[in-house]
Amino acid sequence: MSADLTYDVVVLGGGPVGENLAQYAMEDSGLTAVLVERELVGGECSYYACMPSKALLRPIEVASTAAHLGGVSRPHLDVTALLARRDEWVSHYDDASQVDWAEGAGIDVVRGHGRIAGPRTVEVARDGQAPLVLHARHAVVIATGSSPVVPEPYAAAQPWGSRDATGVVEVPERLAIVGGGVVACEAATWMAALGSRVTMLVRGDRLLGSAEPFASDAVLEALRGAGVDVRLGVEVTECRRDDAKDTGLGRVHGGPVRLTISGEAEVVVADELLLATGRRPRLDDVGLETVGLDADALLRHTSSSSDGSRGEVPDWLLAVGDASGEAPLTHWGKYRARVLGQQLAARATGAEPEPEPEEVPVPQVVFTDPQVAWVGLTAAQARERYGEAEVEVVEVPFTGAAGAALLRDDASGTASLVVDRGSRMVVGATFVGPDAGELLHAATIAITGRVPVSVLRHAVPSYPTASELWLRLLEELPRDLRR
Ligand SMILES: Cc1cc2nc3c(=O)[nH]c(=O)nc-3n(C[C@H](O)[C@H](O)[C@H](O)COP(=O)(O)OP(=O)(O)OC[C@H]3O[C@@H](n4cnc5c(N)ncnc54)[C@H](O)[C@@H]3O)c2cc1C
Ligand SMILES: NC(=O)c1ccc[n+]([C@@H]2O[C@H](COP(=O)([O-])OP(=O)(O)OC[C@H]3O[C@@H](n4cnc5c(N)ncnc54)[C@H](O)[C@@H]3O)[C@@H](O)[C@H]2O)c1
Repeated sequence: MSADLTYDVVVLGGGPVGENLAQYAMEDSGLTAVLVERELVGGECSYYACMPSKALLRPIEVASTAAHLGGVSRPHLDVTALLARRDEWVSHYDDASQVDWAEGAGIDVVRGHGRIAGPRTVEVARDGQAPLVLHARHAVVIATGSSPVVPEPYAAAQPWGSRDATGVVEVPERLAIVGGGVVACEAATWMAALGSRVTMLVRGDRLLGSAEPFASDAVLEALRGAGVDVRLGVEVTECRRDDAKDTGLGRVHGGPVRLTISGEAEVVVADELLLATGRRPRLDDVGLETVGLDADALLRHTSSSSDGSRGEVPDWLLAVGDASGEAPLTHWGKYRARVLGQQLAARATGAEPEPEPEEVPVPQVVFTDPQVAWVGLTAAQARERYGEAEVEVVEVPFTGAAGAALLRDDASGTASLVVDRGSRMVVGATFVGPDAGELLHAATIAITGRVPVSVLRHAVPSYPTASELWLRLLEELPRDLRR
């Protein structure tokens, strides 16, 4: 027999985005919310993605920095201790503390796979228990994250996905990576440092296709410098593996993998294959069909669709985070969850929703060595939007400020700003270099706050910090724009 419960808000998926949505919907509103989670509360980010990858990358970056700092000798990576650090950061795949947080915030947690079962209704399939039916007075929110894309011809080879790479237990001697995006570049960095001989097979003609080309070049040079064999413009036509089997998270999944490359006689042979070929919203088993929808219809009308129209999507149904098809980044999903949670609470209580800026830029940091950080428009995107003559692009070497050059003896990289002449405002920024990610938020504030260049000139960076790069960049702008 199934049980029934009623809440104001039912959230499918207890990742960082679902958690934030529930929290903001409840804050000061008196609304009730429940999180339905089929794996671990905290989601992909906490256990299989952001946290373990950055727990691995940080010591690697520190060791690499120390190896290039006069006065520090013989930095050494201890692989066993590094993997133990990762295990600590993923709480040994135990979500007790996240459940405590949710319950402390007044959010109920239900474990099981949730599916929409009709208007404002969710059915939760639970292990060894009768299904639970949840009714939503105000909203059902889909925050189910995303799934990795597994293209043919790889499926039968049981390749590693990003979960295996972040959860690595057995370090394969030879690792092939297919893909040239963020997961591929970050994983190549830590797997090479752990001791794998890494070959990257990249379909495109550069790494990190959404970044400025100079950032792609810097990461390519750094990976090659670290011994990674990066092959650009290659197409894998066949993938074969004997004895492919699921041996568990982060363990080698069978015998050697043989990859045939179009136009090349040599076959790439590796002990493991990591597929890093993108992710798609996880919408295939959430019961959209029970309310006359499919994934395409929902994605056409995500929370930030430009015209704000909801099409055939009913007003009680929302998608947020990776599941919404917006930028698949934790900070972006959490931002949208804060906005939507607050709007939902306002709608339910008759309060005025907080105003939202018309356009909010999406920041991204790639934790390679050097780091790559960007926000807003690239130079090419800005020229397309404003016209060639209306866009001013300035670049300075990362070592152009003493504080940046001091970070490590081999510091290199580039900082750039993209400025719209019409509004005299920064519309994009990219930083490539050591700790570049920490320079990004100033640019995010400048763009979001619509601070004119003439005002930015009066924001004084301390000496000697890497932030003085801002001074160098602004000095590079034509005089008429600075006044
Ligand atoms: C290797 C890797 C590294 C990354 N590093 C970063 C980074 O450094 N910074 C960054 O900003 N982003 C990073 N990302 C992206 C980031 O992980 C995602 O953007 C983020 O996890 C999205 O959060 P979410 O809550 O939308 O989804 P998720 O974190 O995927 O959470 C969704 C939850 O929903 C649950 N669920 C799914 N379907 C159902 C269902 N039907 N019923 C019940 N529960 C369900 C899942 O079990 C999961 O717990 C990384 C991604 C990868 C793959
Ligand atoms: N530091 C971070 O913020 C961080 C870290 C990791 C992941 N992420 C997020 O996770 C998302 C997923 O990362 P990702 O690297 O898997 O995706 P991605 O979209 O960044 O890169 C996918 C790569 O796979 C290639 N590709 C796609 N299909 C292919 C095919 N059939 N054959 C060969 N190559 C193919 C693409 O050309 C591209 O190089 C990203 O959008 C990113 O925002 C963020």
